[in-house]
Amino acid sequence: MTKDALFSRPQKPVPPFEFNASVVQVFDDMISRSVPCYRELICRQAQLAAHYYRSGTRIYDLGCSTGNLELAIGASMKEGDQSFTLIGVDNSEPMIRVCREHMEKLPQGAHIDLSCSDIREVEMSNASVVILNLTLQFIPPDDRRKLLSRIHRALVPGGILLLTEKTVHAHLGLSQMQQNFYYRLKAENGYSEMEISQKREALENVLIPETVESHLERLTRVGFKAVDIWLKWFNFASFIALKDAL
Ligand SMILES: C[S@@+](CC[C@H](N)C(=O)[O-])C[C@H]1O[C@@H](n2cnc3c(N)ncnc32)[C@H](O)[C@@H]1O
Ligand SMILES: O=C(O)C(=O)C[C@]1(C(=O)O)C=C[C@@H](O)C=C1
Repeated sequence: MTKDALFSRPQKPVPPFEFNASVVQVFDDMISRSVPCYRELICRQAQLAAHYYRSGTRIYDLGCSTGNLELAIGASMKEGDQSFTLIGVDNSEPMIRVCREHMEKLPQGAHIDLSCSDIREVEMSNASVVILNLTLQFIPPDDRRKLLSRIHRALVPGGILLLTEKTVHAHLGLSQMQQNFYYRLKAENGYSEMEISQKREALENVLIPETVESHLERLTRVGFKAVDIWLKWFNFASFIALKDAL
């Protein structure tokens, strides 16, 4: 795994963050050192996907990156000896290229289709599981509701959306505390003050977090009948939303 040092040298100006070939090359190190509980997120969301998957339906992983969830879902399904159909979507061509390489490791019976497309345009239907793991935050806020409505429509009754996002708190003091603890985590994971500061600048207006309340309100508004926060760490939250709670 190539170590992420993309922001270790001064950049004037710091260019807007994008999932280009340089990021893809260090992505697995970057995300495991930058997202709290990342391995737990991958492991449990894969187990949740296996739990809610219905034979003859599809799983969509929107913003699949290098395929960490695909591999974990493959392993979770293997326990249940289920063959399954999963569609991984990402609009970064270098990401999809690496993801395709990683799919070689999947157990037999896994039917994985990868699509290099914008998740706002991809056709979805007959889904029992849709996953947005740290992806919606990169979609322009004005486009989020329409995307979530399409996801809700594509789900079969009893289907689920798994949504994980970086968040902000409505109370300024709490938001600043959460951010301070987040940057403490990054420092504990070996990032320098310069790397933390330059990454923050690069992500400005690229990663647009919302409050937990905004996510809950929008999930209900687009039709999800039952929503739970199954994991929360300061300024990161993971939701499970049920269509037609059974
Ligand atoms: C933080 S990464 C997601 C992490 C990944 N889900 C995982 O579990 O490791 C965000 C991903 O979303 C992709 N992405 C961002 N905007 C997108 C869009 N409009 N359409 C498709 N993919 C998008 C990026 O290329 C990137 O791979
Ligand atoms: O907010 C930050 O500083 C981050 O690094 C977060 C984040 C993310 O949540 O997606 C941003 C980009 C990378 O994908 C890895 C982590």
